[in-house]
Amino acid sequence: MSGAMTERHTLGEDEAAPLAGLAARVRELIEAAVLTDVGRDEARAVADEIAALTERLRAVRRDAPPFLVTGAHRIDRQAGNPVSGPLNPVAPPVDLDATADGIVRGEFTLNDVYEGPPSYVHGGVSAMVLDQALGMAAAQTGVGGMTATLELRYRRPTPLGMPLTVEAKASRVEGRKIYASGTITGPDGRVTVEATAMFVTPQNFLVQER
Ligand SMILES: CCCCC/C=C\C/C=C\C/C=C\C/C=C\CCCC(=O)SCCNC(=O)CCNC(=O)[C@H](O)C(C)(C)COP(=O)(O)OP(=O)(O)OC[C@H]1O[C@@H](n2cnc3c(N)ncnc32)[C@H](O)[C@@H]1OP(=O)(O)O
Repeated sequence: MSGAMTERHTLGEDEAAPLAGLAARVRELIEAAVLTDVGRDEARAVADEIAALTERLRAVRRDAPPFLVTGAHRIDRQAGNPVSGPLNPVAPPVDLDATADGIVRGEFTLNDVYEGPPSYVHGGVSAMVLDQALGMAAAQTGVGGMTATLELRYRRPTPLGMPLTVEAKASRVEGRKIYASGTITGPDGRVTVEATAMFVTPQNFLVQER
């Protein structure tokens, strides 16, 4: 179980770079594991080597994923975020940036690790990317919040292995509720997924921040 956000270690850039390099190698390993056609003996031998490497990393272990120095908000500084976290091999990662007018945007490509229907992106993966982008857009209005609702419209299949764009923007704020919408666009410029969401700033979070 991860500790509270306030207890997180913040990584300096010098500390983060080699760990991001490690995650990039593990990302390659995950794809290799999904696509490999080695024989049974080789699969077992590689599994044993990986187990030994895992033990080396576990030798010195944090209680919870660390934060990055960069990023204006606490959640978008999460180094282990499963969408944008450079230290998380499960994250593509999607590098999300916000413009001065509050638009959150990122370009990314998803490989076979994220396959849902054959040759297309898994719908849950698209939802995860949009949840993150819309959540960051909501945070651009001030505090941000937890996803209370997320509605997706899958307009056409999202291709694997091709450059995709995610874009999101908050539309309005009503008390602790923040509404946002966004899209994933394919390489041909056509929208593949549309999303709308409502984020709610938890009451106790506002109390903590005072
Ligand atoms: C750990 C704290 C984090 C806080 C976040 C703060 C800042 C964020 C900063 C930066 C963010 C940067 C990037 C964001 C990145 C990623 C986004 C991904 C986020 C997630 O991946 S997040 C995981 C999935 N998410 C959950 O796990 C939520 C579980 N849930 C709850 O934690 C509570 O349920 C909560 C907090 C939602 C509300 O709880 P609460 O007690 O604060 O609010 P309360 O019940 O008083 O409702 C107040 C008004 O919202 C209406 N309302 C509430 N919930 C509704 C719903 N679901 N549908 C329709 N309306 C709803 C009520 O009807 C009332 O409306 P009205 O005032 O009009 O009556």
